[in-house]
Amino acid sequence: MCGIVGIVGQTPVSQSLYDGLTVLQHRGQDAAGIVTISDNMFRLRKANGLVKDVFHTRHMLRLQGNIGVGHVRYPTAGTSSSSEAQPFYANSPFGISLAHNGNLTNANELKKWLFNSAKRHVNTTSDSELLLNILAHELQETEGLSLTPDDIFTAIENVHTRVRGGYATVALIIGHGMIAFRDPQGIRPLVFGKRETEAGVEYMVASESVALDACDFEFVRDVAPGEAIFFTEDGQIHSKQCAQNPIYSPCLFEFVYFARPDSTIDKISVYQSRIEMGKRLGDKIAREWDDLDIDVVIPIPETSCDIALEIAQHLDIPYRQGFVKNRYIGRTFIMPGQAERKKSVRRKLNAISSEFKGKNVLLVDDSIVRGTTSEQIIEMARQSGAKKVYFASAAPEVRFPNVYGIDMPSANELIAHGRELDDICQLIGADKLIYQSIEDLTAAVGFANPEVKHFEASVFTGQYITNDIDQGYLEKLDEARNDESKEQSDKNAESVIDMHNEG
Ligand SMILES: O=P(O)(O)OC[C@H]1O[C@H](OP(=O)(O)OP(=O)(O)O)[C@H](O)[C@@H]1O
Ligand SMILES: NC(=O)CC[C@H](N)C(=O)O
Ligand SMILES: [Mg+2]
Repeated sequence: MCGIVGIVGQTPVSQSLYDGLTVLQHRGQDAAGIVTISDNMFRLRKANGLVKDVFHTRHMLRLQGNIGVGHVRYPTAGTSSSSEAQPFYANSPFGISLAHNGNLTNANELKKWLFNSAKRHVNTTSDSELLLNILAHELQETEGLSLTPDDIFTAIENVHTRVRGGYATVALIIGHGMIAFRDPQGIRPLVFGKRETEAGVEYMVASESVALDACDFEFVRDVAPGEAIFFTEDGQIHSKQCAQNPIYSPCLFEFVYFARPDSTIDKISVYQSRIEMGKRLGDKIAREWDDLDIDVVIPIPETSCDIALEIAQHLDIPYRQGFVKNRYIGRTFIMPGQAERKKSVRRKLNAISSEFKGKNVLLVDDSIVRGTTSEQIIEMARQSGAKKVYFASAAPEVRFPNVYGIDMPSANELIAHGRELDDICQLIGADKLIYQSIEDLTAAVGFANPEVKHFEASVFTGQYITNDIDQGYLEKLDEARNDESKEQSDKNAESVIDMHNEG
């Protein structure tokens, strides 16, 4: 999951873009980038690393201009090379720079089509650079020397017909302004807000509303699935539904894990949805474990804390923070390789033995994906003297790969793939295990916005909303993106031509 931001301002924007990216850091820890426009030229800084490490004062001073976009990356396609950090740049038409959150499912076809039919070469393995070139091609097709809002909307209508998958996108066009658009299913989130300044009105687009809060922008609304919004440089705004059959289907996993609790996505508070997950899972535990002998409920920090507190209150059992999180270690699930993820759990979490000694503990996590966290945490609980270790997951069994912007390419690495409850319970070493049902999870998230009748939930159900994913596709994806292949393609990317980006 990546994070994107974009601002059309009346005053310099680099500091607000930086601040916005900092609060979206939880969506991508591998690379960060900002592009601004000043004197009709793009200014770029992008590199691998966290926001605070990528941008130094000298970079911020160079990122001049009142309009810009930014990105934090968690790779789901291509390599981890800095040449695939975002935003990307295309020189024609006009000069375009684009940042993308999501993952395209027809990237191979698009690459062939771009070369053979549009005569465009893309020099990286990034799907986002393909998206940029498809957009550039469609903008190039318009008549005349300038772009009208209608030209832009026609181009995006054509992008929607060519591209499949998840794509929340923000792009700058030199001499024109900024465009923001969301895939026709609205799989990945995108919001926009505005702020009145003495110099005039300014607009900001971001993956999550928390970025608007951090930069003092007032939330206006979500970008609708399939919709495109064009913000002109002088602060006018035009919008249009550009998809033929938009179907509101936001990703359920955003609410379970990815998004910050203080964000609102598609009119649903992430925090409220997690409270509701806790209520429903608490009910299920009370129903199914009638011989309940739990002494204490303990969350696995950080994402599950709100859920676990609600379960404890619901069951009327004490809640304790039995694990201390090292605040200097990032999220383990979005780290690039399994070896690093495994090492990080121990570096990140440590037990307070007194909370475990002689007790039957219920550990709560938002999800079990590869089982990296749960297995080690249960062992830690036992080493700290727990009598019995029960485990509850606020999401159902994650059994299928994700192809829309979460890097879970390989079914075999998912602990619940092809396994039933008892096997999983045994593998992670718990005494008892319980999962939330998909019905309860969907209701927990969906109750707040009846407009959303469907969620993208393929990791739980194996049903892919874009209707283009079959077993053959998943096998190829696995081959291309398992940990070993990723290591190899990262090596191959070392000599790829990069845009000039002085250190
Ligand atoms: O089964 P796994 O493959 O281990 O994946 C699931 C775990 O990973 C995530 O935590 P993460 O450490 O990434 O972030 P958090 O601090 O926000 O909980 C998630 O919250 C689970 O704890
Ligand atoms: N997590 C994301 O949104 C990734 C965006 C894009 N597919 C990349 O790998 O850079
Ligand atoms: Mg976690």
